[in-house]
Amino acid sequence: MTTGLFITFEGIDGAGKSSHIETLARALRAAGRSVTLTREPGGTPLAEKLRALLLNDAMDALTETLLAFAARRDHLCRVIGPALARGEAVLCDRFTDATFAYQGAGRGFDLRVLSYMERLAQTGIGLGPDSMLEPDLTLWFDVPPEVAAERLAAARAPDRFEAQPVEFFARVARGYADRAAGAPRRFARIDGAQPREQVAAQMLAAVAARGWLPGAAP
Ligand SMILES: Nc1ncnc2c1ncn2[C@@H]1O[C@H](COP(=O)(O)OP(=O)(O)O)[C@@H](O)[C@H]1O
Ligand SMILES: Cc1cn([C@H]2C[C@H](O)[C@@H](COP(=O)(O)OP(=O)(O)O)O2)c(=O)[nH]c1=O
Repeated sequence: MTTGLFITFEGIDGAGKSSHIETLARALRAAGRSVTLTREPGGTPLAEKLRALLLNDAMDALTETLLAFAARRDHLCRVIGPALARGEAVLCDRFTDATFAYQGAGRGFDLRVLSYMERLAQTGIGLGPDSMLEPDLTLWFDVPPEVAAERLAAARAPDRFEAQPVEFFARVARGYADRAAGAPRRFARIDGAQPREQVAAQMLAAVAARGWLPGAAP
């Protein structure tokens, strides 16, 4: 039985996820929680190797999907599941919603197959043989693709996904919106186009609203 808290950070590249994950980690630690900060693809030695392949090597959408789920399974078995069982808060920069958004909506991979693979990869991780582990909360940093592209152009050299045209990110953004509509209780939409301080405040308020942080409720 898991007793921890599993919070994922999602959004298109340049939405501001990585800029805010540390802020939430600090707030949760200040509230007395142990925190594991991690990311996908990655988070274990094996999954980090798969990440390097996924981000740099050309491949078809099925191969991308298989690598993403292989990395996820290792990460769940070795890091996320054990940390949740210890009662920690696990903050993960991207998770399965990214596979639905990038491989599904972005690259057109079959969403029903993704749902099957999601169940396969996330079952048997601390919750009993038939229960699928899902995030307790997904913080969705929603920004228009044009804003994200401008930020990235100013910030860093693009990887294979970040080099995609703005139309790709428009599809990915719609993919996130569809996932959010399908799981409205799990998702909290953060308006990532606001100035940083307001983005941080909205994020902390979403966590506080669930009773996991004191004093920051809206
Ligand atoms: N609210 C914001 N307003 C303006 N720029 C931002 C904001 N949040 C992040 N940035 C900048 O945008 C770029 C992408 O942010 P990052 O956190 O790396 O996004 P992600 O992890 O979602 O790809 C970085 O240069 C970061 O400093
Ligand atoms: C988790 C995941 C990420 N990705 C992509 C989205 C991102 O473009 C990339 C890596 O994500 P990210 O960690 O956000 O990159 P960065 O460190 O450059 O901010 O991998 C997928 O295509 N499928 C997935 O399942």
